Amino acid sequence: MTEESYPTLYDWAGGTKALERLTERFYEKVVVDDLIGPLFAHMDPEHPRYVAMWLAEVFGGPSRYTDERGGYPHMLAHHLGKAITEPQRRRWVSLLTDAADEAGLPDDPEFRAAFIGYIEWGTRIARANSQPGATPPPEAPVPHWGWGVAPPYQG
Ligand code: HEM
Repeated sequence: MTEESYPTLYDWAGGTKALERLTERFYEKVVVDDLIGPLFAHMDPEHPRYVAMWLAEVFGGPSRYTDERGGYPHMLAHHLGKAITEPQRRRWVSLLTDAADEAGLPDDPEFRAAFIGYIEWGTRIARANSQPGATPPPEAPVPHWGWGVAPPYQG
């Protein structure tokens, strides 16, 4: 089987409904967190839904973040100047992992490896782009994440 014939990570995750469950649970945790809560003090109430749209697009679902929300440049703009620290990045990853469990995202090794691979990559880029004086590319495609070296097990 080739990568193209596997289900997308988006479908495997359970689609938009599952990703919205994930981000709702995640930001409930984020806003009361001592380390990263303050960064989100003025968060748009729709923020969880927007991040779910972004994740959907990255994981092979509909391109709604690009079509309706301004794509990569818009997402980048939200991180510029935030000076995210490594402990804050790590907390973001940790709370998202807890939220994935609580929202009932698939917990098979292959899905979670691909999911966390993107999250590790994306958060490191967000941290780098958020530093004072950072000059990230102003335009870039939304990444499309796949299964990598461990394809889905469909026994
Ligand atoms: C894979 C990693 C990440 C993804 C996919 C992501 C995604 C996004 C997206 C799509 C937005 C814009 C939402 C909109 O359209 O309004 C956003 C905003 C934001 N992100 Fe991230 N982000 C990531 C990592 C992080 C990290 C590590 C932090 C800090 C610890 C962070 C802090 C923020 C903040 C503070 C905003 C603005 C929220 C507001 O005031 O509305 N992000 N993020």
